[in-house]
Amino acid sequence: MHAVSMLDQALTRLDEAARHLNLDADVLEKLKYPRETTKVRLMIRMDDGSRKSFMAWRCRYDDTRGPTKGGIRFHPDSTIEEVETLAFWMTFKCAVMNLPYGGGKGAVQVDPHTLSKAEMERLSRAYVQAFSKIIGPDRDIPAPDVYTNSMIMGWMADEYASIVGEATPAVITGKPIALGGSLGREDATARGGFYLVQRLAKELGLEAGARVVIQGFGNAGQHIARLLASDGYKIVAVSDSKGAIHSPTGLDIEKLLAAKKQGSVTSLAGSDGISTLSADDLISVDCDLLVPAALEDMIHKDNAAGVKASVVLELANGPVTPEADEILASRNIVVLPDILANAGGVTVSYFEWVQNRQGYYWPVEDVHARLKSMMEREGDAIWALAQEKGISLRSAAYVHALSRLAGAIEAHGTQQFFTT
Ligand SMILES: NC(=O)c1ccc[n+]([C@@H]2O[C@H](COP(=O)([O-])OP(=O)(O)OC[C@H]3O[C@@H](n4cnc5c(N)ncnc54)[C@H](O)[C@@H]3O)[C@@H](O)[C@H]2O)c1
Repeated sequence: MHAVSMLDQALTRLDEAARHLNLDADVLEKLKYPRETTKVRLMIRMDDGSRKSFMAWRCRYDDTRGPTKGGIRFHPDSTIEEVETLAFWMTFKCAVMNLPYGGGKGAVQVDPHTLSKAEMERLSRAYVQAFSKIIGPDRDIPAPDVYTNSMIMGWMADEYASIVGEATPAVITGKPIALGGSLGREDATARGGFYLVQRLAKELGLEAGARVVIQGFGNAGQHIARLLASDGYKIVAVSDSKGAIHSPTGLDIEKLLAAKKQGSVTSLAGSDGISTLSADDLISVDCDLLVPAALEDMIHKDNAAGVKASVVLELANGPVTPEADEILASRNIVVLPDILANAGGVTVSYFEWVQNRQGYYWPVEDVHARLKSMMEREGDAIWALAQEKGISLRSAAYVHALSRLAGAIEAHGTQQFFTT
């Protein structure tokens, strides 16, 4: 017997959404499979003179609504299946936000902590050399993801420019500002989630001083901690890959950021009444808002019953398994789903691409204002749809996206050939 694959799990959400829409069967057939996934073994020279190879992928899941868009992850556990699942989610996320994009994703199977900076640069450039025919500003547009950042996007944009012989900043987003990056991209994922929480706070029953637990303290986790703390929320526990810490009276954001810069938030344990926790204990810390901001499948059937929060803000992609979703729903815990909650990142990536193509750059206030209005517009629509149909916010987000995707697929010419 085969275990249910990650992509199959993701596809259950497509099936669930399809039940609420009267769709042409061709639409589901098109969205059930990735359009293309390319696999390459990257070979780079290491600092000691040896050569080492790494598995790498790029998936273009669906491009009906525009060029495919999605980050590149550097992680030792990356697999083709993870890449395809993440690309599926990107397809729906871009449709949720009504961005003119399809969904894509890439990864290199590598532990970036074991590479020097020069080796990382060679690996990043090798990725672009291998996939230069697949990516392109009107074809497939990468961005940062787990363990990749603006410096890496800068190297990649530079490599692409030298391959095609001209500066092409719109080929990649999340670049350094000096190379055509957008102001406001750095904290966009967290900021989008923050605007959503602010907009729905009343409906969600979140009040000033609400207690927050954050899992993962990288780009998404650090910025959401800062934004929520500055809005009066109390961060009571956080974790990173080294472990978790807890303080019922609240953690100091500046100290957390400084500790993470030195290596790990766990170094704060033992001072100011801060204790350490295991990863699973973090999930069940008493709080109002739980923010998974690390990796997928972190809230699963064996720990979902322990969640104490009344609201879960999914900044990570796929942090709650479908089984855990049911457990949370049965306990009336509201989940703000990833394809909406963390869509701020790809939305500001879209702004970056627009600015690159215009050659005209916006002040950060414009970026924030446009992001806020788009998060509120789609958040309101999904909230209303969930109320109207009596379904979860996740199902509503999928229905919302699927109706846009179906409209585009049909407009491309999915006619009922044999029935008319
Ligand atoms: N950065 C973005 O713009 C963006 C956009 C959309 C979605 N996301 C999603 O958000 C999540 C985090 O991405 P990021 O960009 O912040 O990555 P990042 O690499 O900056 O940070 C990841 C963090 O997770 C921590 N971590 C790893 N394994 C962990 C574990 N087992 N328990 C607790 N913490 C763990 C790491 O220590 C690190 O602090 C991912 O699911 C990513 O796909 C990110």
